[in-house]
Amino acid sequence: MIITVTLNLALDVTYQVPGVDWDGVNRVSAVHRRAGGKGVNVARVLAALGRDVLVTGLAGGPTGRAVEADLHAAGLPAALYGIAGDSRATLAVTDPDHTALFNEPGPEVTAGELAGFVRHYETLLAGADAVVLSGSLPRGLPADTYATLAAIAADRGVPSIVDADGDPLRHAPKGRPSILKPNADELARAVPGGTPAEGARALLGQGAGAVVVSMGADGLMAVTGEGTFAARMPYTVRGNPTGAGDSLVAGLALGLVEPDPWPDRLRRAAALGAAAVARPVAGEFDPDVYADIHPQIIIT
Ligand SMILES: O=P(O)(O)OC[C@H]1O[C@](O)(CO)[C@@H](O)[C@H]1O
Repeated sequence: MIITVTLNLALDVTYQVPGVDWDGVNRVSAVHRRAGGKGVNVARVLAALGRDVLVTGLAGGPTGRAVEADLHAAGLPAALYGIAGDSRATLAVTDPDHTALFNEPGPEVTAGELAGFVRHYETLLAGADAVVLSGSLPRGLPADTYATLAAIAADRGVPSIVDADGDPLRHAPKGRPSILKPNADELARAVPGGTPAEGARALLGQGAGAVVVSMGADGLMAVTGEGTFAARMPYTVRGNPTGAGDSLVAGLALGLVEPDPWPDRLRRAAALGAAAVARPVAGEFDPDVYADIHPQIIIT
């Protein structure tokens, strides 16, 4: 079973519009409301691929209840930890050529709530083959929370992936995660002033088992103990890139439980990321796009 941890769960709202007029009234052509936050999207993709998943994270208030109800309706197994604050919403506004995201910061979480969650997480880890730690931290959580959770997993022999930004990413290598997955901008913020390969090697030197850098249409780069690999995309998929990183992380998580050679893992992850762009909402991927692009990805 793969556990996905989403400390800042969200009700993801997606507005599809023909275009945005920032000075006028915009009519929305389609609305999607569903449980989100990065780990939820990772779990949706893994479940669609037929893998056992368990969603955990912090949920509270009416929004937390709506998230939990949607997970239930989607058939995604969940063991959320209750907090007093109201979980957040995110808004993605997407037209045929652009997507803008508005992500609320999330509730304030107390030290006692975090301690309770850590005990809950330790119990869940007993049945885990891998754990995915992803997304922003809600207010009140220390910046080294992912490092702490990854270290607890590592001490129990459970491999982990961390997908984070800013200080949580900077601290993450201390927790000895199996894989860190920043995008190129996140990596540049965490390790300023070098090339992506240099930045990735720096995080590797600080304790990460491997660093996979996502570079949008330019593909992926993986700096691993076995060498450095690149995945180049044969063409650009048009659509909504929201959630493409989560689909890619799902592919990397599969590589932790079915440890194929790195080139195969990268190809699968890159294809899943691209196939997610073809879908209007985060947490889904287009199987036809996946089947088409997977064999054409160039691995070096
Ligand atoms: O935790 P954040 O970094 O704010 O990201 C959350 C958001 O990202 C997405 O997972 C897309 O990657 C959305 O579903 C949304 O919930």
